[in-house]
Amino acid sequence: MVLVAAAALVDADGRVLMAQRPEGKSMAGLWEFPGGKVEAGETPEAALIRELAEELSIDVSADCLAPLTFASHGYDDFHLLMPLYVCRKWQGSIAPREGQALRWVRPNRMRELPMPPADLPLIALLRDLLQP
Ligand SMILES: Nc1nc2c([nH]c(=O)n2[C@H]2C[C@H](O)[C@@H](COP(=O)(O)OP(=O)(O)OP(=O)(O)O)O2)c(=O)[nH]1
Repeated sequence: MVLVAAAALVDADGRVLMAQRPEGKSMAGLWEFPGGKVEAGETPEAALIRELAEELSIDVSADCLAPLTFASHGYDDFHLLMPLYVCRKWQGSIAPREGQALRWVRPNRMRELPMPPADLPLIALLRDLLQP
């Protein structure tokens, strides 16, 4: 079981930040929610705050992470459990630190992007939240 914490960063227009997995990683080229694996002894929130700083150069406070839903998906070699938090407030400007491409996407356009299979059930929930 692999625990990954991920964030839907939402801008003032209700768009969500998606990041493209770089070459050389598993599932390269697919568009995912920023985040990463929770390390031993870490809370999901602390892991997410650390990953958002490492990947995007922003500071997020735990108060600004609202739990929305989770993904649970069986890949061939591991089972992914991934809580997804919504975050509308951060400090600093978003800058990709790991060479990943970034895009702001409306939930109703997310199906046009190739995403990891675990993420597909999350799209409808984001649409319900952001596009009433
Ligand atoms: N951050 C993130 N990871 C996701 C999403 N959907 C999904 O299946 N994953 C998977 C991809 C990876 O196997 C794992 C996250 O691992 P990671 O980003 O911390 O580390 P990594 O790319 O080096 O992982 P890996 O290549 O070693 O599998 O979760 C998502 O929306 N966001």
